[in-house]
Amino acid sequence: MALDQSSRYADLSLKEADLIAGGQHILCAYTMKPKAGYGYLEAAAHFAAESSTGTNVEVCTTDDFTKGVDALVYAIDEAREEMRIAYPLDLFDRNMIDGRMMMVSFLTLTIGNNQGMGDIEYAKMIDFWVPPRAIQLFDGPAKDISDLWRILGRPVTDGGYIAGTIIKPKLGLRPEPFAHAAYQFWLGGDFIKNDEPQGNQTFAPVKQVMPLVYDAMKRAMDETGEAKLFSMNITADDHFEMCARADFALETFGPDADKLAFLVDGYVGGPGMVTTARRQYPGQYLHYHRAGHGAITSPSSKRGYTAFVLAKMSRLQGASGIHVGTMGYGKMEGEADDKIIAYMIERDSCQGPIYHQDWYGMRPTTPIISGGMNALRLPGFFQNLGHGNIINTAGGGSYGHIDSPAAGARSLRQAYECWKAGADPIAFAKEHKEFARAFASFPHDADKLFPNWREQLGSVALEA
Ligand SMILES: O=C(COP(=O)(O)O)[C@H](O)[C@H](O)COP(=O)(O)O
Ligand SMILES: [Mg+2]
Repeated sequence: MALDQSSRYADLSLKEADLIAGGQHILCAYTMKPKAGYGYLEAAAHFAAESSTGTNVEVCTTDDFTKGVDALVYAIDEAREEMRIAYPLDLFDRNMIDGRMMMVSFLTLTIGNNQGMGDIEYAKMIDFWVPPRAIQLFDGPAKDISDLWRILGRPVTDGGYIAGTIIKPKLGLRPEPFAHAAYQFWLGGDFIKNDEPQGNQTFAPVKQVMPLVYDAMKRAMDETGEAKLFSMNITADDHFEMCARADFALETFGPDADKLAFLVDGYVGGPGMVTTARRQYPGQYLHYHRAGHGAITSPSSKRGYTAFVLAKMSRLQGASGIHVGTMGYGKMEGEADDKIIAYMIERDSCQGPIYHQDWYGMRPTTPIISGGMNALRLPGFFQNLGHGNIINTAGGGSYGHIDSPAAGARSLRQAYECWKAGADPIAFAKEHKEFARAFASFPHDADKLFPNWREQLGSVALEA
């Protein structure tokens, strides 16, 4: 039996509203289940101890000051397997160089050792709240979607849908075919990203690919009269390597370097990589790709934290945009309710699953919608979200269009226009060829979403 620390690390008389009004704590809500034989409050208190000032036994070196920075369990609901902990702000590590807060310290405390404790069956963070002072001390985004809208020549508020893609195949294109794939999409769309595993492979070195991509961008801009955007993957273990890639690309894009975003695999690369990119390149849009996050965020995982928590952290860290899934409309795990993830990162004040967060003017993080999307799935997606101020990257949905990647890109834009006009997709398709041809390109989706499309659209969809 472990030492019962609930008299020190729990205070169920504390009121959440008072903790929030006080502004001296970060609050975290978890689903938590103790191992068999351990009392709920006892296990929760040990969890709070291990996540702040304590350990499994009392130590003689503890003094009164120490006790002042204890994390405290302030609410438990054993039936729902839920507990809430208040962490004093002073617990969190601060930069030597500028006094700012850092995400690694937040994670080390709130989702650190407590993930492997012998008396905890599982624990997963489902929400957290940061006080105004912490909002002031995190970097937040330097650039946001309004900067992209401005480059695209659109209004800087409600500038609308950014039609994007991911170069496909995911890997295995040499420099010329890669740049050609980019050029083809840009003839109809706005935004292209490297797929997250693409970097400096021997068959497609950055120093050969990027000049060709910039050349493709210039040609597409000349041909369409529109600005184009490219999100380059700069992820690397070594931050100097990451910066070498970024610096090379900035130099390559020269006068159009504002049209270059930097993509980092923020989950596998970690907070250090995100913050290095944020601080080294405040002039660039920072694209947070979250590959690997499903290992802990999946609803089937009882540990770690949720996709909501990941996205909320990314705004504090300064991601300009982060993938938030497709809310059940694409190929990755997700459901309609996930729209709360998008709302939390784009609004200035928002109710999360547990806490209401105010952002005090911190720039928004764009929800990036990606994974199995195509023109047919978009109208329903927009309907559920309620707006179209997002970046969408559709790889298969663009390069899988039977006419061309440019037609795929146009079909995406048309899907947005269809939803915006409140039009019936079948009626709209009759007037919009690329959208109509999406039905023939993705017949499985078409059969599922619009069962009578063959009869209703006929040759408009079926003939090139
Ligand atoms: O390459 C793709 C999607 O390709 P495609 O458009 O061909 O399906 C992205 O990496 C996934 O969207 C990641 O998932 P998430 O966006 O949920 O993090
Ligand atoms: Mg990808």
